[in-house]
Amino acid sequence: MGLVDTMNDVDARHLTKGVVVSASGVTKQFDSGTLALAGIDLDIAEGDFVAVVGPSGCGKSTLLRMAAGLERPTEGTVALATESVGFIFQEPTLLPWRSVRANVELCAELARLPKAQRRSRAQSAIDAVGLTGFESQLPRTLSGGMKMRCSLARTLTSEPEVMLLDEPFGALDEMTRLDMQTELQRLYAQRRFTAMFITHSVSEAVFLANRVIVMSARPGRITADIRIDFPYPRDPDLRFDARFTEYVAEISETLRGQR
Ligand SMILES: Nc1ncnc2c1ncn2[C@@H]1O[C@H](COP(=O)(O)OP(=O)(O)OP(=O)(O)O)[C@@H](O)[C@H]1O
Repeated sequence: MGLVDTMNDVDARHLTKGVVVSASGVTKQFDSGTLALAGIDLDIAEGDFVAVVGPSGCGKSTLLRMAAGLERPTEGTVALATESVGFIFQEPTLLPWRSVRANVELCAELARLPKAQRRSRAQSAIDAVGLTGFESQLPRTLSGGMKMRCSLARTLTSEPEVMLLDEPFGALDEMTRLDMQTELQRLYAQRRFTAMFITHSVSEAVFLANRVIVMSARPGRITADIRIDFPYPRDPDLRFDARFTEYVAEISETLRGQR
């Protein structure tokens, strides 16, 4: 976390009011020579749910990792207006010897919250993700979807203002994935954190986000920025709505032109 703080707190003062994540003139070239990103300008406003889609290898994860402070841009700046950031990656990364409750309490424990507060925050996060009744179980006894719920609950206990999510549902089967999308947008509707969500799935992006960013093939540039005009909370049946299908078609069409 220290790295995130030192990298971002200097730049944060220059952020436009209401902007929580800001990438400005960002280029990333790795030491290997790979030019991953070129000329990225992206402002994410407070409370926005932004999904980023693009061809494989176009630099989506790199952009998110820069927002997380895990990579530095070669040129330009990436700034966050807050230190209250939660991360969710594709792997749930639970500690196998800890129960669901003990895993969920981990962030609060590291933040040295008093035990009673830890308990109550963990329980409310466990309830929020639908894991009530599974508190004492070990990760190996959970399904893939339940493990991801547990990981989500662990992040929610720190009540982050910004959530950075890198393909969190990519390893789940289709039905579980749809359930998790419904769950995540319900949590978003309740808590209104700011989200940056990387995905390969256009329909997942449209279902979750109020703004979808489309990137070109490497070096990644932003080629489209589309508002998704559906209120939250969103009903799972929204996926059968004609306008939903139109958004998916429009974005898929834009993506096809990028390869
Ligand atoms: N640490 C690194 N060192 C060298 N090259 C890297 C490094 N990390 C990523 N890359 C390269 O940068 C490019 C962008 O990678 P990145 O993982 O950001 O893409 P992505 O759009 O998230 O891909 P995918 O959709 O397949 O997950 C790729 O060509 C990748 O090989």
